[in-house]
Amino acid sequence: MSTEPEKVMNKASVIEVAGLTKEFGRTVALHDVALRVEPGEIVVLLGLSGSGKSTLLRQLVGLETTTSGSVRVLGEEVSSLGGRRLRALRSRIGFVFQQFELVPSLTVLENVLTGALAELHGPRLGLWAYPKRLKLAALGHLDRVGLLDRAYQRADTLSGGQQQRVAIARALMQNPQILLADEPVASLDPESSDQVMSLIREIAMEAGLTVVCSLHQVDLALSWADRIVGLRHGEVVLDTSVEGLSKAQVMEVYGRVATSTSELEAITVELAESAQQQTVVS
Ligand SMILES: Nc1ncnc2c1ncn2[C@@H]1O[C@H](COP(=O)(O)OP(=O)(O)OP(=O)(O)O)[C@@H](O)[C@H]1O
Repeated sequence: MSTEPEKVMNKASVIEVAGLTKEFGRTVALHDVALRVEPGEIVVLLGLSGSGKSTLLRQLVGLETTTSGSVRVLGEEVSSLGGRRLRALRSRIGFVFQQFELVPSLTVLENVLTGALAELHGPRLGLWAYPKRLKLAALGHLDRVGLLDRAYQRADTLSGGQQQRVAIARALMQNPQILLADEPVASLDPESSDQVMSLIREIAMEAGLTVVCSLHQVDLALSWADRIVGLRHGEVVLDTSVEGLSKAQVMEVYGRVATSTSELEAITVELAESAQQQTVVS
């Protein structure tokens, strides 16, 4: 082994959450959550629908107020930030969503360029309105995600997997230190899901990005993450490296204990189907 883990340990945590509780009226979405994420870690959040994954991700970028507790990201206490300082923090964090959130009528290149709007302090209309250096950077990111040849096509003419790759290129325009992804492959078929997740992992490793990503697919999480954090009813019930972690142990996050391989497979299929239904509904 190299000295890499030692180097990581010496740096400050990128994300430090302590005693975080978030209530929506009577619903306790997160309860006393603690989480530390070190630079360059790739963490997957797993848990049933409603377990608090999206709420936790949203808290990391101050999209919702906290009820109590502390959320420190890149050394900043998120709840104490407002206006310009919150925007500055968010500009260092890329966010990828389940539904891609592209502007369908714009070209792929323009969609990627919108990732630089924070730097430009305002909206731009048309490609000509962006500086050449940003256009070159956007084309470079499109090349990285394998879509350079689609740069001048409308975004809505691409497949789901391609659109998510555009969304990743858009996030890269921010030169982020952290990438948050909220079920980035929930709308994709298994092959595209594998491609998108592999791409995120490769890019994260190249750029030393820290990644926190919610997923519904246990197999994908086990093959893709460094570490899995399991949430149940808003509480962290598992937080461990994937090394040596079995699928049966992960299933306990879902309150399911499998006593045989066939039972494990049946539970996996059931969870995948229930996640799929949630996706169709949402
Ligand atoms: N804006 C809101 N107003 C009221 N309740 C909310 C709000 N956002 C989330 N909740 C509730 O908080 C709980 C956690 O929701 P959250 O979306 O974080 O779960 P999740 O694990 O991301 O679910 P999914 O996998 O379906 O996306 C749920 O009970 C949900 O109904």
